[in-house]
Amino acid sequence: MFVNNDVMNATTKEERHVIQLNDPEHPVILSTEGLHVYYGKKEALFEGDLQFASNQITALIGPSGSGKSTYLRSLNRMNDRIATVTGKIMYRGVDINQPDIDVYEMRRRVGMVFQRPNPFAKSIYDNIAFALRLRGVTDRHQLDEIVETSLKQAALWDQVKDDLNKSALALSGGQAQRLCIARAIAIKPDILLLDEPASALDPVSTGQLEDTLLSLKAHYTIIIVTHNMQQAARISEYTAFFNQGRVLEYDTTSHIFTNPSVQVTSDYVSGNFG
Ligand SMILES: Nc1ncnc2c1ncn2[C@@H]1O[C@H](COP(=O)(O)OP(=O)(O)OP(=O)(O)O)[C@@H](O)[C@H]1O
Repeated sequence: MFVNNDVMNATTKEERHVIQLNDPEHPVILSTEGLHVYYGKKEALFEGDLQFASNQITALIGPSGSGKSTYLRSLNRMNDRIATVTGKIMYRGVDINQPDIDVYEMRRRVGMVFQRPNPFAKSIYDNIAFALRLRGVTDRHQLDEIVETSLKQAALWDQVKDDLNKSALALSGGQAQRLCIARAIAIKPDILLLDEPASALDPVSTGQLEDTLLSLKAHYTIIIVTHNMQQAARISEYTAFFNQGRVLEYDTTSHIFTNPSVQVTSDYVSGNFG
């Protein structure tokens, strides 16, 4: 992993430590610059400059209310109606936080999977085909192919291939969450945002979901909010630690969990607060 330890906007190294990425194998695909998020007059996020490496997993960790979901939801403009988001969100060189951006098209490239699995009350097949049809894909063979590929990538195909016409509401929680991932990847995004996707799952389903994410990073850039420290350590290359509306530390996951530069990070990852 190639990183240089430049510190951006640091007051002292012990207070804030944010690396800049420089890995030619995994160039930066998304970054935020000067991002501020306000709910009414309340500023929920005020220091959130981060870069994300392509085809890598980045974990966002931090105590409850520190701004992780606020940050994640801003990345594909899910906060547009509830918050004011200022600053730049650069995706492949384009600021997608500009008013003239086609948000619908942008969300095709920057997809989101939510905390609770939320399959539609439709068949397993139609959960995936729905968004494709909306986007003009009507050829049955093409739909069949994309449904199969998406379910395979989400590691669900073997379990559901004979039940594609059954209701998605009959799936287990873990299966339903992987269906939601299949649904998100069917429209071929670049980036997958996941907000605590395993919080409603049992340990076995959580393990399966983590394996799925590890295999998906070959095709997608993954940014995941998690409260589970072990999960962040198991699956991510980079970790950002949020505290009180700021990113206090951003570094390789191994650095964050073995030798963090900021005392508050150290206290958090060792379970002293949060
Ligand atoms: N829709 C909203 N309206 C007003 N305030 C909000 C809203 N959503 C979040 N907040 C506030 O913004 C701050 C950051 O919340 P956020 O949900 O981003 O934190 P978080 O780190 O994701 O927390 P958690 O881990 O508990 O999900 C909190 O003070 C929260 O109360």
